[in-house]
Amino acid sequence: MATSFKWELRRGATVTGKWKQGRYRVEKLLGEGANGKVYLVQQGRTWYALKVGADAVDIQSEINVLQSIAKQKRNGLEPFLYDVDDLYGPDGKEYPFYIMRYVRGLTLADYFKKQGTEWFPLVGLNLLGKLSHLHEAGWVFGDLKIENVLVGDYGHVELVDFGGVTAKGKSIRQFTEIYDRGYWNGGPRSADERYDLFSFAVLCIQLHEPKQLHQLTLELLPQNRSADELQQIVESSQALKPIAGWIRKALAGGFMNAKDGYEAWRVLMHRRDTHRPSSTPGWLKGLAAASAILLVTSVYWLLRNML
Ligand SMILES: Nc1ncnc2c1ncn2[C@@H]1O[C@H](COP(=O)(O)OP(=O)(O)OP(=O)(O)O)[C@@H](O)[C@H]1O
Repeated sequence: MATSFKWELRRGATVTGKWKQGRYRVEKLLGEGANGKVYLVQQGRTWYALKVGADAVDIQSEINVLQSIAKQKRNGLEPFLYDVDDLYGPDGKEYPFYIMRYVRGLTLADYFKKQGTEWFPLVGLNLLGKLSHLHEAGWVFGDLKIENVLVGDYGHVELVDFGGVTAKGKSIRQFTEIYDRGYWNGGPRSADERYDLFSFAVLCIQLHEPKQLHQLTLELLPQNRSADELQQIVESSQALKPIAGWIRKALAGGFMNAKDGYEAWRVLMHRRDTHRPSSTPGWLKGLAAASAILLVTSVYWLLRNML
């Protein structure tokens, strides 16, 4: 997806905020989307991510969400937003930018390519945990998709791109068609927790059966799109078999929120761990290890947050 400005910030260039004079040294481009470009930058010895956008309204609404989240103390969400300002682009025009925590990690698809899909149960669980913090704080993520989930060491998960985050009860602000409940005639395009769980279910399908999902979007007329069509892919997939019931429930809006989905996923992990079938799909092989890693990761993050 292309951003509406063509220029790049060069490696080694210094960005100086127009109003607050914050100075950041550009290291490299991290990613690009419809709303802007994200760069890895350095201030002193700390790395940050800088997002610069062409559209002040889009960037400002992301900043508003991040600021509201930051004000809600003790919501389990780590601080994310550090600075907000304008910069002068190489074309001499002003562009809004903000500085956020740099998330060291790979997108979901790259992570599984590198580390193997046996990490899928743990990463899925951690992602549901992240969504659950957001839901408890009164927000729905909205634009959940593979590109917006970064995975770090030990399957630690971070959500990036808060452009779709919407207060519960409002209309979803930004979404991507194949993950959208409305696109599949599965319910309204409004911000309730079930919306994110629907997208999570599609994300599972997209990770394991991307070709089939793409084919479905080409074949079906808009009025024929349905959760049942998605479920058929799941039923015919060996890799998705162990979570077919979970996905069915998520697509049908059967989980109250991500916490509910998290608990069901955890039980599923445990059950699969103790009653593993003989023809084990690839990602199930890591379940025993995943349970142990989950424990180690929890202790690690607990200690990290305490220090
Ligand atoms: N805090 C961060 N740390 C590390 N990488 C990041 C961070 N934020 C974004 N990225 C990278 O930059 C990419 C683009 O960022 P982002 O999704 O925010 O842009 P966007 O213009 O809103 O995209 P979209 O078109 O999906 O809405 C992400 O997919 C991710 O790879």
